[in-house]
Amino acid sequence: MSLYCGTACRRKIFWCYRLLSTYVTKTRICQARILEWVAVSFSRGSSRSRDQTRIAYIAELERLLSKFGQDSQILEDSVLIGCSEEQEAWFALDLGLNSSSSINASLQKAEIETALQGSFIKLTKALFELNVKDASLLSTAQALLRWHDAHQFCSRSGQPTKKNVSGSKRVCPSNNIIYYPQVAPVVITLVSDGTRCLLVRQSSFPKGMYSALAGFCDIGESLEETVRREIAEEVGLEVDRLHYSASQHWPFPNSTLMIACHATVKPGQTELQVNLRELEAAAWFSRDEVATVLRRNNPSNQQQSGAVPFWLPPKLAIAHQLIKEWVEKPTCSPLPA
Ligand SMILES: NC(=O)c1ccc[n+]([C@@H]2O[C@H](COP(=O)([O-])OP(=O)(O)OC[C@H]3O[C@@H](n4cnc5c(N)ncnc54)[C@H](O)[C@@H]3O)[C@@H](O)[C@H]2O)c1
Ligand SMILES: [Mg+2]
Repeated sequence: MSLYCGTACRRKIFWCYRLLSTYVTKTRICQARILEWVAVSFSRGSSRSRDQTRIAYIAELERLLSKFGQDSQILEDSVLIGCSEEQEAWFALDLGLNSSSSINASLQKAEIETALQGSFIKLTKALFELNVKDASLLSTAQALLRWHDAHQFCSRSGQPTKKNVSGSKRVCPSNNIIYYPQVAPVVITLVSDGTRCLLVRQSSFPKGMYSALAGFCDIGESLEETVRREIAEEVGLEVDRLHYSASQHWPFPNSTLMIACHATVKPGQTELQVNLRELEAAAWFSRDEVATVLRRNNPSNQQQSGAVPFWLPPKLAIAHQLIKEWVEKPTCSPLPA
């Protein structure tokens, strides 16, 4: 295949099920709740423990595709998402299993699941069950494949655009305009008044989950300005001090770069004016309350015990890291905003 000629890099390709669906397969060897993921390239002599969630790496994708009557030409749609420690490039491919109009419409999900002895699960679920490295690969795959899917045509000429080999850009052959994948910056801020932190709920969140306050950067804004505006807009507070914590790529709703910060408001200026068009609820929580929830942050446990009225985003989410940081290092020295 000319696309990959001479690169010897297409050793591991993992299959990505289209868009909002699934990227990971679950083996039937395991009980319903135990998560063991098909990892074809690791299956022999793998030292990985069996209770880990894994991406399905398919070493022999071409053979599998031909078994399902597919032309290996579809491999040209794959995109480069990373590299192993052994310098093998990893590509992701959208199998388009849900799309009747797709060129891959003849690929049957059930047949593939049987061949892989697993089942596809939702990406939103998979992301929180994978290890950090695999979750990051999936997140990249989801965002990049989705971007390619949405940028099939040139917005100037209306002509079809063409993906380059790695998938790092698309070009319009009629006018040579180059399109690069986009990332939208989002600030996520944990606001504190010195002793309590502010947690909020959007109606779209899973039931009972509270998180830090987030918002997209507007054109022309600095991060600091976005933090101040979002906090003022959503809960009516004025930021006194602000400092950066960390960042994370996040594939929902599209490709965002989450920039996490801690902000403090002046004691005595903590009255909330919750913007109910953006938030369902917002409230101050003590360090003890938050620490308790962090310790047993599993919604089903909480429902059973009935002891804890809310839960927090899972470990992989940067919101979780931000909240944990606040609980553990309450006195880290903030910089003026
Ligand atoms: N990883 C995490 O821990 C974590 C936690 C909370 C939120 N988030 C993410 O942060 C994102 C932003 O938070 P929010 O919803 O409160 O933002 P927000 O407060 O800016 O409100 C969202 C609204 O902003 C508008 N908007 C402006 N620019 C946009 C763009 N580029 N893309 C989409 N919508 C845009 C839309 O009308 C949208 O409905 C969410 O999509 C969510 O996925 C991640
Ligand atoms: Mg918001």
